[in-house]
Amino acid sequence: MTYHSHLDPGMAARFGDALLASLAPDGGLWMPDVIPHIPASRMATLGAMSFADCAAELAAHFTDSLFDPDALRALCRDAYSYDMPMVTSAGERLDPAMPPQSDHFFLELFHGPTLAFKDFAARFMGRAASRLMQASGERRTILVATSGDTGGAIGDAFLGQDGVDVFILFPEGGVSTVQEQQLCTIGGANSNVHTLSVTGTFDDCQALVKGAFADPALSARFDLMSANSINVGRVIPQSFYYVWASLHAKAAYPERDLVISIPSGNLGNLTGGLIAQQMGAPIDRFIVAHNVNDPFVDYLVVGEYRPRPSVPTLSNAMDIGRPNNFPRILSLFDQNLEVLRRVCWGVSFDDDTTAAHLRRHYRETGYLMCPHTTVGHMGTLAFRHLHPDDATFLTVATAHPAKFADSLEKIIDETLSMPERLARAYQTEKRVTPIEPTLDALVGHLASVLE
Ligand SMILES: N[C@@H](CCOP(=O)(O)O)C(=O)O
Repeated sequence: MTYHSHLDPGMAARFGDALLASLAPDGGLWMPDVIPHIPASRMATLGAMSFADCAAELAAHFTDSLFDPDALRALCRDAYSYDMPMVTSAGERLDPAMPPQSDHFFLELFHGPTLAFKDFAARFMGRAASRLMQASGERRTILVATSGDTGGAIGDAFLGQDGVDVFILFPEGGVSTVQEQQLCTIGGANSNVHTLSVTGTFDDCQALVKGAFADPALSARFDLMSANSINVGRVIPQSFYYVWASLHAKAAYPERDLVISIPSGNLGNLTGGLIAQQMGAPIDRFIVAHNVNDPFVDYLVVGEYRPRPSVPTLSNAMDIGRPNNFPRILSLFDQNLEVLRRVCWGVSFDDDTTAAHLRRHYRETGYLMCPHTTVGHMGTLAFRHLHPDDATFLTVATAHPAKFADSLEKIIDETLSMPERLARAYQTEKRVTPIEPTLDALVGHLASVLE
């Protein structure tokens, strides 16, 4: 398996180089040359494995012979030591042997250490990058722009790792209070994780990171690596849970189509789902559910892509006006909008609708969703209304609701209890450096910490 730049198919790299370099030398996004197709018979055996072992088998297709099978299995078992349930609003768990009578499940991806789906990719990436760096003796400065969840997951995954410093850039006032507390308390005073609050939006943070990578001298000076989903090493592991979850859902309801609703922002999670589908995972359609920051929905509906400045919403992790993975999605579909439309259905919702649905669903069922999951769930309902055929729906539940306690408590008029992992963040003093959204400010800060 080799990778090429989405801007130049002739520019090639192996997985290890693509992961550690993050972007191609021409600034393009690394893409796998082919998406490996896994025959249905092999898929069936993957579905019978634990998620960790299934992930290791899938990872082998993308990582060439960099890791031997035992090493990959050990890596994935270590990374994925937590649960990934599919549950109904009543809390019944999908078990292919005894499926509950339901057509809708939440695919809860938030049971990892930082309580968001980003842990899945961050933990694979962290372990894979660490082995590669140990082998080559290289070091890296990781830059990660976050609108709430990625930064915490990456900080946690690389915490204490030799030869690595992580710089998390978040938009000041653009993440929830709990997320901010989490982002600013990773590790103790001498930790290798450094947090910067940027006076700007997430798009400004993302532009800063990309600006740093666009300067080869800067990249070389600090050995920069990106841990955002511009890095193919972040996107590939985001396909693993779609393969495993779809095999389980299909085993429970073999006669029904499978439709997955993904709350979306930077489109990395959708890209992971599309890769899974192209590998042969039994997924019929994706609902791509956005808040009002929805240039991808415009593209699906009108055929024109117009990135624009993001606006703040309740579902802050999706406040992205220029999604990073848009070119990857076009590339996966050979720029063919009609084919893309057959697979992806886009829809967006404003905050009032989101808050009202979150409250109503909680009162009626007792199941509390985070605002992002709520957007995904409304997407499921809207799609099902238009396509009342027999299907199983999975709504991706991206983050634990307690990460958004500040807004949720107002919406449901109740106090939420904090899971232990979040409560711990409140026992640690915040460490954060404010910076202006300029490359000079970022470079100045990197130099003051690293040189
Ligand atoms: N929604 C993300 C933004 C970063 O996007 P990614 O696709 O690079 O992970 C977040 O929560 O930080």
